[in-house]
Parts: sequence; structure tokens; C-alpha cells
Amino acid sequence: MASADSAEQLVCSTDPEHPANLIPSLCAKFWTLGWVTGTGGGCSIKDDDLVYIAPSGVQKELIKNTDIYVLSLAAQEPPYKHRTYLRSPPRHKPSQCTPLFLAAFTRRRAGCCIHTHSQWAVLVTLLLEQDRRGAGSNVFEINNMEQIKGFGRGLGRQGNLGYHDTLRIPVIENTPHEEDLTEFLEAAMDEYPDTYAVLVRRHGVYVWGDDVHKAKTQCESLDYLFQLAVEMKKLGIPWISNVPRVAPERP
Ligand SMILES: CSC[C@@H](O)[C@@H](O)C(=O)COP(=O)(O)O
Ligand SMILES: [Zn+2]
Repeated sequence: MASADSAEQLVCSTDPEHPANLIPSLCAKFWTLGWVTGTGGGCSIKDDDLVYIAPSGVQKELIKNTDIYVLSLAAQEPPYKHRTYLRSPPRHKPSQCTPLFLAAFTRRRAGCCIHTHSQWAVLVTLLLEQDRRGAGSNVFEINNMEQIKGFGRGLGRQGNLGYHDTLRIPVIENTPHEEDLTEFLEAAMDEYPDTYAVLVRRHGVYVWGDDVHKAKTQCESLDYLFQLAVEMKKLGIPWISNVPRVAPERP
């Protein structure tokens, strides 16, 4: 661990964009959306080699910068089960989501990963569970929706998805302990190399992005689409439609 002074400096900044300040302010916003309620959910930010992590089992909307754990990614050994920290506040433990956040940082070169317990995400996994008819039910698919344009095409690919593209978000089964989700999340990342999110059945969703802005806007777009999908299901409207690709004729 770093000396007490240097460990403090890792989280003390007057810059609101500093990760140790951003995690508390983002979590406070996410709480108002019902994403991190009752201590569930959270987010983590990677800045160069440093990873900033919230404490476990605390009210996420009340976190302070001094509650934040910090580790050096380069100093960790895969599969990241045993981790060493540059800054480790003694009052708590680092988030149980840490190995899942690290999977997004190492496998997807993400700069930020958000985990929500949004009820819309959970409902989508329940609807897919009910519809289970073969392998297709382990993926959420939707097309021909403007908000799909809020998603990147995938790691190393330029631009965003188009209106007619199909957005696919894989679903993994929940496990009794959060850390045990890691290998299933990694397998879903391998199977869907372009995805920026993985749903967890009856639990929530992990969403990441190249930076905080992209992770946040993709998470917002996804939550919008999950809510829309639940309402569409109630109205009997399919998530995949065959809207013609030709532009309508001008009047
Ligand atoms: C309401 S408890 C939820 C936890 O088990 C877990 O799913 C979670 O999202 C948050 O874990 P935490 O270790 O508090 O960061
Ligand atoms: Zn969770």
C-alpha cells in the first residue's frame, strides 16, 4: 500500500471530474433513477493505470471521495481474484463487483463500468426467461429504434449503431455471490465481442464505455430501451420489426 499521505492524494482533488469525485456524484444521480437503490449496483472508473472502486454494502448515493478504493491495474495478476490496493479505507471492503469491473477494463479497454439494479433491466430478463424457446432467449434484441444510435459499434470499430441495426445484449444467469458472475460475464463478452453490456437474470445489468461519458450515455440509452421493451411487450408489439429500409417519399 502507498504511504498514508500519497494514498490520500489519490482521492483528494478539487476537480469534480476526478474519478474519486465522479463516482460519488454519479452514484447519487443513479440513485435518483433507481439504479443503485438499497446498496445494490455501483460504478467504477479507470484512469490510465489506476482503478477507482466504491465500497461494498454501503448506501451508494452517500459515498464520499475518501471512501474510494484505488488499485493499480498493472500490479494485479489475472484472474484478479486476489487484489492489492494502493488505497484501502479500513471501514469497509471494496465492491463485490470489482472483478466484473476489471473484466470490462482489461477485456474491453473500458474507462468506466456501471452496474445497475434497474427494474427495467430485471423485467427484461424475466420476460426473456418466460419466452425461453432455445438459445435465442439468452439475448435481448431490438431494432428500428432511434435510441439504438446511442451505442458504439464495438471495440475497435468506428461510429455508432444505425437506426435499422439490431442491438443485442446477452443475458447471463445470476449466482449467489457477485464475484462468481465474472467467468460468465467474460464468456458473454467473448461470445458477443461487440456488446457494451451484459444483463444478469433477476439482478440487473453491467454497462461499460470507453470513458465515463460513453458508459453513462450507453447506460441511459439501454435503460430507456429496456423500459420501452417492457411497455411494448404489454401492448403486444414485437421488439424486432421489419420496418422498410427505404426512406419515405417526400411529400
Ligand atoms: C442489495 S445487495 C447487492 C449486492 O449483492 C450486489 O449485487 C451489488 O450490486 C452491489 O455490491 P457491492 O459489494 O455493495 O458494491
Ligand atoms: Zn448487483
